[in-house]
Amino acid sequence: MDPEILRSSFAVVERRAEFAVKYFYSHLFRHHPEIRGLFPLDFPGDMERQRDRLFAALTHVMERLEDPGLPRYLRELGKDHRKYRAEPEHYAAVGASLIAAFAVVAGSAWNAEVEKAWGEAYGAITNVMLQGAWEAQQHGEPPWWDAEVTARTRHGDDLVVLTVRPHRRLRYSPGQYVSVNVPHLPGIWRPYSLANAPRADHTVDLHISRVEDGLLSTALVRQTRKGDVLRLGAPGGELTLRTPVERPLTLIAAGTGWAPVKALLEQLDDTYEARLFLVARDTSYLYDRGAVERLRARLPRLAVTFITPAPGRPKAQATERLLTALGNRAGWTRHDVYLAGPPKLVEEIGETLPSFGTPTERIFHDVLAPSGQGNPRPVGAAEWLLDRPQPSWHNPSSRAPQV
Ligand SMILES: NC(=O)C1=CN([C@@H]2O[C@H](COP(=O)(O)OP(=O)(O)OC[C@H]3O[C@@H](n4cnc5c(N)ncnc54)[C@H](O)[C@@H]3O)[C@@H](O)[C@H]2O)C=CC1
Repeated sequence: MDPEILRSSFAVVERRAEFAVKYFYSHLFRHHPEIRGLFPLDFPGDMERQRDRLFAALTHVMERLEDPGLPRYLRELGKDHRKYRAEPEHYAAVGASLIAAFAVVAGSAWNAEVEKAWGEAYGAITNVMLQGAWEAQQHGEPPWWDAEVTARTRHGDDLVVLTVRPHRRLRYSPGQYVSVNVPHLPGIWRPYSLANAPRADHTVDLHISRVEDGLLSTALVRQTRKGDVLRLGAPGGELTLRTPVERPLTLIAAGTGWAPVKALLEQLDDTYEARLFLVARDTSYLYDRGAVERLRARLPRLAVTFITPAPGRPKAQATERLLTALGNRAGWTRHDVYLAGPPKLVEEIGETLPSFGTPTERIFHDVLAPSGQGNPRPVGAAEWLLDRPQPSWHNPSSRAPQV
């Protein structure tokens, strides 16, 4: 694999990503109409996202070509793709259409050498993905787990906590996530963190915040009832506890980023020294105060700080307040830091922590499988300026628990 050739040709293709992706899908469905069933074609809005997801995944791989963690990411991706019923021949068809699309879009930047580099790279990537899928099969893992909803607590109009019982035991480490689907929305999967350490009855909790116009989150929050059966993909992610008991840790959770942080805290024993910053857009969104109090009672060395914007101020002010609070704390060179929440917040805090003294290798957050969620990708810098994407805030009302 020649990273330089791959990156420079990908940079050319990326400038016309929108066209490349359209060409790719047209080529794929024309030559392999049988593959259509694997994509959410019944939901045009989601197909748009699917298009962007493909490019997000490719960009993710391009940025990590030399990263020793890449094979692990690809194995998990392959394992997770079993839920789409992706078979080796589908991978081959996708590869042929991808290269056909890149060749058209790259124009004069495409030649035999570039084509060879892409052919080899795609082969290597899919081999690792297929290996991940094969290993999961060897371990007897199903392509997905059916999971019955056993409890449901609604918090206001736009947030729900679902307890589900998978039909077979789900093996996961606290802090990991699964992708979730409801059977009446075929092909629509979204990642949600598991909000508890493993329990004896095998149930897991999911914290779901409704995204404005979000197909799956709206179905989960508004329609899902006790007794319904959801599908869960294979657990993944690396936001797992890696701090030895003698080292202190800081956990920062915003919004439903509380879910994986709660799972991590449930794992700690009472000798751990930990500080938790819980950020919400307003006090009514601090939806799990009882659980925080129980953890506080069990962990005598846990310090909790709740952060919300000042009354009447926009929700992003909570992030400013968080930064101030973090700046006022000491000991950053000793702490491991775990972050979960809206990607922009995770990015911003992750970039600021080193200036307080936290070494970057001690900052942990998940690289969630790129979802391509949110705004459509701008075609280029000029289009971005002319058609600036709207921030994707949710728009919920009150959060009083209602069962
Ligand atoms: N493992 C992880 O990292 C997990 C991440 N999440 C993500 O967390 C988010 C939760 O959404 P909600 O509960 O509705 O939270 P939210 O939208 O109410 O945000 C809570 C707080 O995060 C900050 N924030 C939100 N968006 C921001 C932005 N663009 N820039 C800077 N700060 C921002 C603000 O301080 C806000 O008060 C989702 O995006 C979800 O995908 C959820 C679960 C696990």
